[in-house]
Amino acid sequence: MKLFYGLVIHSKSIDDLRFLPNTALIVEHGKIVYIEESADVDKIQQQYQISPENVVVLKENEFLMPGMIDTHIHAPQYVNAGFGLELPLLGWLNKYTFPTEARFSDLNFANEVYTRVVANTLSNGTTTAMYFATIHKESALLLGDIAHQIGQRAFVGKVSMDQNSPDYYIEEKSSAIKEIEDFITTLQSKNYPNVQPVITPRFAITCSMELMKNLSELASKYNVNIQTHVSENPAECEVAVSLHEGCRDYVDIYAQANLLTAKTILAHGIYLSDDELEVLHKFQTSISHCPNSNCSIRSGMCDVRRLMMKGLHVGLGTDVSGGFNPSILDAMRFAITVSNILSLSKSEDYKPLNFKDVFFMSTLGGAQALGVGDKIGSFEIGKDFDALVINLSQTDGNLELWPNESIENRLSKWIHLGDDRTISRVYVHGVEVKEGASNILRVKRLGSKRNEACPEGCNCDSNQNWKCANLNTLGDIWKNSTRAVQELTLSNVTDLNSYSDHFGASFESVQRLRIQKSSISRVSALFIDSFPKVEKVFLEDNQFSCSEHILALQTWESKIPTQTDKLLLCSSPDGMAGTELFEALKIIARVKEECPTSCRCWLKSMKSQYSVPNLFVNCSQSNLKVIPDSLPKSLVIELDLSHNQIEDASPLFSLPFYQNVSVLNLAHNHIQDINVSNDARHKNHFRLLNLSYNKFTKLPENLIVDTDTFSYQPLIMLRSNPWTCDCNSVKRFQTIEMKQLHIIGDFIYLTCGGDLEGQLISSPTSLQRLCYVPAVAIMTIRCVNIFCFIFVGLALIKTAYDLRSMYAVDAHRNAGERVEEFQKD
Ligand SMILES: O=c1[nH]c(=O)c2nc[nH]c2[nH]1
Repeated sequence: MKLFYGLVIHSKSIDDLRFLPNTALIVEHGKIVYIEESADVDKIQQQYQISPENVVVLKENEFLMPGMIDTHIHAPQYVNAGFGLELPLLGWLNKYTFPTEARFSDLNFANEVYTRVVANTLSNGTTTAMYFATIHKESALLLGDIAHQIGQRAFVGKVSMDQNSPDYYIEEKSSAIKEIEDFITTLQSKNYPNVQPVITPRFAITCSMELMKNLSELASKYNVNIQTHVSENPAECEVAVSLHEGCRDYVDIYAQANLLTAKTILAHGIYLSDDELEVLHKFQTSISHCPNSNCSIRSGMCDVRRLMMKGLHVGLGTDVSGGFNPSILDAMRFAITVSNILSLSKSEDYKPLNFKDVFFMSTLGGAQALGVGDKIGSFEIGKDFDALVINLSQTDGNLELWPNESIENRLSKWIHLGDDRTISRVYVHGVEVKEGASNILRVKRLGSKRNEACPEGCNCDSNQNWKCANLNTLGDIWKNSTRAVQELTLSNVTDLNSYSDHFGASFESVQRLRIQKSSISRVSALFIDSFPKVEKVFLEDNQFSCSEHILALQTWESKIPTQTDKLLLCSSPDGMAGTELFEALKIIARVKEECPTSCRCWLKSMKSQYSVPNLFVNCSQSNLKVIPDSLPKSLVIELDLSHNQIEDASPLFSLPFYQNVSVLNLAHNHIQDINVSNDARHKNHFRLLNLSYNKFTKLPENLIVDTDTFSYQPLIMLRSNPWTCDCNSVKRFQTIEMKQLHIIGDFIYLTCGGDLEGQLISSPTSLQRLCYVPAVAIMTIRCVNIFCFIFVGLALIKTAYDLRSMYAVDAHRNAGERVEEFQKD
């Protein structure tokens, strides 16, 4: 509850302006619940138990008045306010207005402009604005969001226009209706208490009859207001009527389109005939009078008195940027001036508008014109509290007070000389929305208030789609989120762990999450848990590392679209690159389950040489005393059991799991022997078996067999075992080395144990020393070798000599024959 006390000024009707001194007014939940003139404030405060911080006692030169209502303003044209006024309406639209409005497809631009226009008009006392946006649905919705966030009451119109507009700024006939219906339903679904959608055919020149008829149907379907332009400029009137065959006049066009309702407001209406006024009166359609615009682009002067006399509701509009000033105070002054000028050519009993009339028009008159006269515009119990505190003693402007001035004169002074600096407080629906008297300060504050909701680095549209790039933290999103963000797009993320400061925070509203143009390699369970209600997740174009760390992603499997062109692929490890992520995840999950305790398992590639995935199982340095009795199934396995205390490795050849092991490292264990039955030996498919650094003294039976009979002969490493070196065993090693070249990969490093410790088994002298060979036999072999060498040498020399002789005889004979021929000649 809030209690206001002091001078209250408001209109009950056009000719009933009330000045209520010492009035107490109580507001609860945004509505006026109590109002009493000449009240005892202390008593009321006590009676209603209102705490002192909720009591606003107005100072001597302050008064409370209803918030002002701008019944016609083009939010996007705020950019153009104050220039381009040399052309009349139709030329002005083409040269300045359409090109500017076309820019509002850019939401960043729209965000900037709309934030300023809402903040600035609010600062100027416009608590309610009837906005034209542009044809762009998204930015029109954004205008609604901004008005809601900053706190202005707003009617927001997405403009509809499907003909006689430039190519770059026109709607497709086919989609124009769908777009506006989407706009209405989306804005209504946001349930903003003070922001409403409005049907907004631009004007009869740019709208086909079919479009206008469809729009009127939507207006009644969704029970929304309608706004458009009428009879603003003579050339415009002529073109409009000529375009719509069978229509008597401008108003008849809208009548035939069923656009005239009690919730319709038409801007301008300068050239309306009496017949047209009759029709408007019949439909209770209102007029927005925009005198600044009418003067600035020289459209004409509207006789507001006449319209009022015909029973029409007339509100005031700034019509930015045909009108150059966004302040309703300015519209009030222009209205008085235009009316004064018109009165010059009227009879003496013509009553031009005075400050009281325009005060009414800017408050209750505007509310009535918008069809909300029962809700706002004056201070009545049950109405929403939209109000301004006016401070006449602020000394910065042209308004000066003198002693003993009447309240009436002071109000007149304010209307003629006041500006936003005199508007010290602004309330909409009971909420104070203006902070401080300085316009610039306030715009900055309100602007930043609104921008806070969209964190730096993000782009937020009206559908609560937030696109954020290069964020270091999710903190800003969390802090600023209106808890309404629907779609969150994060780009250029290198590591999701950098967001860990907000893991655990719950982004409950996010329904669609995109992480794109990023290089994330994993997504942790904590990050996933932060989006409990997400329905769709898009993660393509990242660099997933397909290892156990990525298993958490399985939670999102059903939420990730499965189009083939958008499949998620693994980027690493090398062997996994290009593999479909979820296919890999299934196997990684199974492997995790089946991995032996005290070992770590990871997929090396999805295809081994046997076309099944290749798994690395690392059980090294795990204090194992026996080999694991189970391994992941249906995979080709590389198993590292090195650096353990295994003594018995025989189960290797009896347990079925080891048949899939292709590489087995048993180095640095305590194994003395392995029992390999011939049969089992054939079943195992080792490619590499490392038995080095163990306690072998003799080569296990059946470990190495003849290659002729067995095709899977593993490469075996046997160094650093205490091999018993006797003639037979060394001979066996040397025979294996001769017959099955390099089957023992480290043959040249094999050394003997025992007495001959350190002796190389590969050296021929060891064989010589261990196996006795008689000296005669050695001598004989040497002699035979020498003899053979000499014999072959002599044979070669003889052959060479014979060949040479043969060539010499031939040469001699040929020379003799040539001498004989010569002599004959
Ligand atoms: O003052 C006006 N401003 C506009 O943007 C417009 N469009 C049609 N008619 C119009 N009149």
